[in-house]
Amino acid sequence: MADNKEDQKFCLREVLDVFKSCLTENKEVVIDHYVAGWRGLVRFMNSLGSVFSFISKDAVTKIQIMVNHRSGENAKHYATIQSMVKYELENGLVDLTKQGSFPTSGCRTLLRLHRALRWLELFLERLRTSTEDSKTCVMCADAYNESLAQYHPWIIRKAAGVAFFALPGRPTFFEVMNVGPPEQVVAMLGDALPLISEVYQVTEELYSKHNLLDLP
Ligand SMILES: CCCCCCCCCCCCC/C=C/[C@@H](O)[C@H](COP(=O)(O)O)NC(=O)CCCCCCCCCCCCCCC
Repeated sequence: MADNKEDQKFCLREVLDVFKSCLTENKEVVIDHYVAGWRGLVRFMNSLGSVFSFISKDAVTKIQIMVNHRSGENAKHYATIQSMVKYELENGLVDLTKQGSFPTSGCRTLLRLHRALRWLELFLERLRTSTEDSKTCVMCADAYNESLAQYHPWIIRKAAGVAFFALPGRPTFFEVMNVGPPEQVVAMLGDALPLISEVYQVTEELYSKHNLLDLP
């Protein structure tokens, strides 16, 4: 039986707000909040239909890997992305050039979510500036092609392209977001985007500084 929480109508504003709480005063990214943000996004995606389940399955697997790090004996090192990078690099816990002993390293796993966050940023920006007759599937595909697609093999790109066609049109999509009338959706996106962007930028700079942007 589906648990009640899953049935509750939820508001995308609450999900995106979680990303607000990701950054500490010294601009460290709190992994618990980052993961909570993704969990909410996956719930939203699941509510759009089962055609997205191959995407949410992969996202859930990656979320679970991060949750496991956060509940394991080294949990404290996984408090922020910064502390995780330091800990895993200092202890040789990351496969840097080819896949090997650490397929579930935090650095590698988080990099996949980080790349997906760029897709989210681009997609939300397109939604924010869209007009009534804009097509969600085109906005989603454009955002994907500009970001995640370059990391995915042909077969995944193909499957993603098929899934995008199943996206509801803009009016229904906005309704499912449950934020209010379109003007409110646009305003909410305008508030949320700079924060999501900042989380992305901080992570990008950290990964770049440590040469981690191409982890296998
Ligand atoms: C609502 C529309 C949903 C469109 C989602 C667009 C993203 C498409 C991603 C397609 C990923 C397909 C699944 C497989 C991925 C993996 O191969 C690949 C590589 O992993 P590996 O290195 O371990 O092998 N994984 C990834 O790149 C991570 C993908 C994580 C995707 C998370 C997507 C969550 C989407 C949340 C949607 C929320 C929309 C809110 C908008 C208002």
